[in-house]
Amino acid sequence: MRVVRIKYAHSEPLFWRARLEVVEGGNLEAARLIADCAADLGFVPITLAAELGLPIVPRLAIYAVGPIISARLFEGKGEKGPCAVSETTVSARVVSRLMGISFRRVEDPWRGLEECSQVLAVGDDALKMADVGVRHIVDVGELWWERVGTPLFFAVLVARRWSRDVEAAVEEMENSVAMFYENPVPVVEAVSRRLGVSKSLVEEYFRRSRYLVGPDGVEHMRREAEILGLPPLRFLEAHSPDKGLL
Ligand SMILES: C=C(O[C@@H]1C=C(C(=O)O)C=C[C@H]1O)C(=O)O
Repeated sequence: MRVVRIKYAHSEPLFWRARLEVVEGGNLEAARLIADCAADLGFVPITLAAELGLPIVPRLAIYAVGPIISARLFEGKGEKGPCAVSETTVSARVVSRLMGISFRRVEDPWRGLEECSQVLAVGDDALKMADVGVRHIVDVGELWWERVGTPLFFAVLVARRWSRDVEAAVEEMENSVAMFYENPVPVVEAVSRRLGVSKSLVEEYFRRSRYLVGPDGVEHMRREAEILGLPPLRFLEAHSPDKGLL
């Protein structure tokens, strides 16, 4: 059982205490690892889960209820017009749909700040930009919350098929999140040190990140896919921990 972890700070609470065989990748790579059968379970952007028809396990996800910090449209100093990092599909679609902005792609968001009028950055780079005080035009989680009024799912958990091993892996991650909530300090300190970002920003970031999917999660994900113009989402049936095993 190999589990895909998106390589940004947001995944830390899900994995820091999980005893799992992990393969790491960026947003786009994560979906490829599942689609190519290099992993059985893992987190992928909701856009790619929809487009590739990957079955969603609605127990865990990476989502925001309001501002998220790690997905922002920053102010640039350049003349090239709006740019987005190549790693974003979810935030780019949200900003395109809700604000009517279309983006050219940039590999390096920091260079983008020099060359483009606006830069859409996600993940650790966005956290670093926020920490050094780069001004932003919108926070993608906040934009969604204000306009749509439901949580914004960035990454969803997908599995090729259900099995006891999948169940056990999901439980490992749920336990890891529970241990994080019991005492977030070690994760906050490690992430702050690794990224060179202030502890207070990391603390705030993790207060805003959500992982456990509630009873309305499926409906909110479906609504998001509809608004973003994605193909209908597929869900794995046996995702409840107590489902008739006695
Ligand atoms: C909010 C984040 O979301 C990331 C941004 C995504 C996107 O814009 O396509 C997709 C998944 C997440 O890895 C983050 O990296 O912290």
